[in-house]
Amino acid sequence: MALSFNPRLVRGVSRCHAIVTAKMALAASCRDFSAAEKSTVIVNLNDNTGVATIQLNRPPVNSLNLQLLTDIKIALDKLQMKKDCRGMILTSSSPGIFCAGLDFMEMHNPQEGRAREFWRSLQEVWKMLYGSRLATIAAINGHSPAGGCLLSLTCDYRVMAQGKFMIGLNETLLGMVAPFWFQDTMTNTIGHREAEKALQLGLLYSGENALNVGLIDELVPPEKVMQTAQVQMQTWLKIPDLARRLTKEQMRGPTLQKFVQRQNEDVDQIMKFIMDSATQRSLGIYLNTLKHKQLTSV
Ligand SMILES: CCCCCCCC/C=C\C/C=C/C(=O)SCCNC(=O)CCNC(=O)[C@H](O)C(C)(C)COP(=O)(O)OP(=O)(O)OC[C@H]1O[C@@H](n2cnc3c(N)ncnc32)[C@H](O)[C@@H]1OP(=O)(O)O
Repeated sequence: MALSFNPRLVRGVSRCHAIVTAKMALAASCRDFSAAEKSTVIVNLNDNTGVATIQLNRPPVNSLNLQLLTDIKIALDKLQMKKDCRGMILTSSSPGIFCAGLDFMEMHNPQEGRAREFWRSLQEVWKMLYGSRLATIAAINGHSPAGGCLLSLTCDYRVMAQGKFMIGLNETLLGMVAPFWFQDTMTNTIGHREAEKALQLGLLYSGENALNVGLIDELVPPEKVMQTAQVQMQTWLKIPDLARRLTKEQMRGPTLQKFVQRQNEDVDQIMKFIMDSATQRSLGIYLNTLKHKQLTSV
């Protein structure tokens, strides 16, 4: 079968797979918790406030490859083990792009072993973030399609930058079906009716429309995104941790339990889907539309 390759994407492979060296500029009261010297995330913990920041740091678009997922998981593990860490703000080191979703290079003609590992890592990161004991806020400082939107939806609160940025689960536009746990996370946030439309049509929302449907909680000028997230975090941290955490567990528990029961089945289904030639054909077509910039928001 002839596959349609996007030359710009193919050119981007070496860059996408290159390990990005994080540059750490630490304030006096902040400690570096990055996963390793060469990491695709920058992690700081402020000892005074107990609030950590995880910055996705995989230019140009923070697409989620195996390494980025692994680094997020290691960072979260470390932070959650720190008793004095109570909150986490998830953002991007590249203003204009929060996260472009799953890395196409992990999906396009993958090796099955690597693809399984990749999908299990994504599942693990989702499970950790969705069930995190920390108060979590997404500071969405740019585009946030598909897997990027999913990451932000795992947080307790979302602040997004004003501008021409898009957010949503656009999987159907790629000829893909958002897995049930993507769908559940979306439905839990915006309700069943809106999620039905959003998911079937693969809607990418403008900031204003995302605010209207409740996909985000605040829309602010780009330079105010972090500050707004930090102020909002104080509200969440005024609540006694145990009460807030148990409430979160009760609210999210059923979704997490359903996920755990079907986690292995989900991997098998995804593998069947991604190794199928029709899927790869649709993906190739989508990669070409990406090249010609045909994505638009509602
Ligand atoms: C292996 C197991 C996995 C199987 C999965 C099975 C299916 C499961 C079903 C659904 C889950 C899927 C979830 C997803 O997240 S799929 C990814 C969806 N993402 C998108 O549709 C976003 C695509 N990107 C864009 O729309 C734009 O790039 C942008 C709006 C984010 C940013 O625009 P702009 O600033 O103009 O930048 P460019 O478009 O010029 O991009 C720069 C550079 O980056 C490359 N790139 C963009 N997105 C990705 C990506 N997701 N993965 C890899 N590379 C990406 C782009 O091609 C450019 O490269 P360059 O030309 O070489 O510079």
